[in-house]
Amino acid sequence: MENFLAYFSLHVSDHLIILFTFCISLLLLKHVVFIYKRNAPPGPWGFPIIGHLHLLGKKPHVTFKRWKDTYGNVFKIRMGSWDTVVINGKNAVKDALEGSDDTYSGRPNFYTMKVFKDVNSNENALSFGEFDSSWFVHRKLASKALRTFSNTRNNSIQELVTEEAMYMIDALLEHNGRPFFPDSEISKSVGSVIYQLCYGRGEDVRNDDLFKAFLKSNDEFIKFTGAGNPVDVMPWLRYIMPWKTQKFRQLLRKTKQFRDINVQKHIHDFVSDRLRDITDAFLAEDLTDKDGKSKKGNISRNRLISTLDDLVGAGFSTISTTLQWAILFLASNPDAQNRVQAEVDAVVGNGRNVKLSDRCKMPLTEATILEIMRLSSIVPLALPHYTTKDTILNGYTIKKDTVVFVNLHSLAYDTDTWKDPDVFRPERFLGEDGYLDKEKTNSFLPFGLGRRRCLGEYLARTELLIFFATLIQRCDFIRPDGETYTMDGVLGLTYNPKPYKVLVVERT
Ligand code: HEM
Repeated sequence: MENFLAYFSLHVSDHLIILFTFCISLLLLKHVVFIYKRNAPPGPWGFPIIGHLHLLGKKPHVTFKRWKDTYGNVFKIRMGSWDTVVINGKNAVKDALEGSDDTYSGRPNFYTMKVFKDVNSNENALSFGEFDSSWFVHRKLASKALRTFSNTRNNSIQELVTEEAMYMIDALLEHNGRPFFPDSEISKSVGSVIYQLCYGRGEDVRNDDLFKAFLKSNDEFIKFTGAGNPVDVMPWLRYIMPWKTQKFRQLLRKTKQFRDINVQKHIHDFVSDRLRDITDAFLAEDLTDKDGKSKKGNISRNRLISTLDDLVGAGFSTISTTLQWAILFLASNPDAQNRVQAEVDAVVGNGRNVKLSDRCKMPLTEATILEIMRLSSIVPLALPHYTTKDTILNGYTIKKDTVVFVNLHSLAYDTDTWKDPDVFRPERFLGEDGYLDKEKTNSFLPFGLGRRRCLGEYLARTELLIFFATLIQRCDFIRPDGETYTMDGVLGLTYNPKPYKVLVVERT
């Protein structure tokens, strides 16, 4: 009897194992057939609920570049609750973003965007807002206002950036040969440029309480938002970590209050034929018809005014971070620093300020800025895109409503294009004739591509040229004895260098 029972229990467990294996195989098969049917891109195995979040690490762009070697340029993952596709490499990125049908022009409706909308009287934001017909009007008006105040026709942008570069240099030299991390000196000048473009030129902006509050709230925002809010990818977390959204809401309200004070001042002394800044340009837009109905594609004044936050948010930390990297690369590469200084000395000398018209005579200076942008790759995954319809990319079907990460870092570090992508070598951007090699400059896309490409590219290139060339015209950047540098950064809102110390010495 005992033997029989032993035999039977073995028999039962065998059956259970067989049944279990059968069920798992069925599930796997179903999964494989499902993927096959959908012709979805390949991708690594993930967990339920969190998907692949636990595998991304602190630098998802680097992880994605590694996964590209296994799964190809287009692969799929799951970011918590969101189906996601990652696109790597120049060809796949261009195929996706250069198309004229706006398949990839959406932005995911992440939870923090809902909070943003809530705080802004239910209005859509420019950078993260929904993609619809009114978005086109929004982008067009924002672009027009930015262009009006950052074009070079009346030289005012050149003067403004030069003035701020001089302030920056004075502040850097105040350290009197003691090593320091130059982040706050850079932030103050870069912040002052975008602040004055948005809210008006002032004799004494730096001592203005509103400007000081602006710098502080910006700093707080950048520190809090860091590399993102987990609630965006797992919205149910807001019930478990309510403070994550509460704090975000508080910061947005503070930014809005501060913006409202500035806008009210503008409304008070607005003169339509004397526009002083971007706020005035927005106020001047005639958005309603005589019945009070919205005339231009459902754009309200509130919505247009909220663009000020987009411009400040996007135009501040990007330029500051690039200049922090620039100083780090110059101090790490004294020979390259000498070469680019020699070019600026030859073209500009030290008797006058750098002008935008010098650009075409300073190819090595441009190449050095490009090399800094390539290596620092400060917005490595662009902003998240979102598919507006089903589509096919690299032979795979990508469904509507998929989050899309465009891995710009994979272009900047592509070994086929650059051979030695980790090496700092500005001359790689120059052709045999000594001028910029167009093919090389188009081989990485620091400002993105297509409909959602950076709105501030022109302003960014202008600021970077004048800040950078003025800095090297007036100063030497030296690595202090015993200081070791790492080119490894930290991903926050942008990809930032780790704090480092540098000696800044006035050139004689
Ligand atoms: C070195 C400087 C900068 C870099 C590397 C940079 C890069 C980028 C990138 C990669 C995107 C996302 C593109 C995409 O989603 O495909 C973006 C978007 C954007 N940038 Fe910039 N940016 C810089 C400076 C600026 C400046 C100075 C401004 C304006 C003052 C600005 C305004 C914007 C706006 C408004 C968007 C959102 C565009 C949209 O969604 O339609 N950026 N930028």
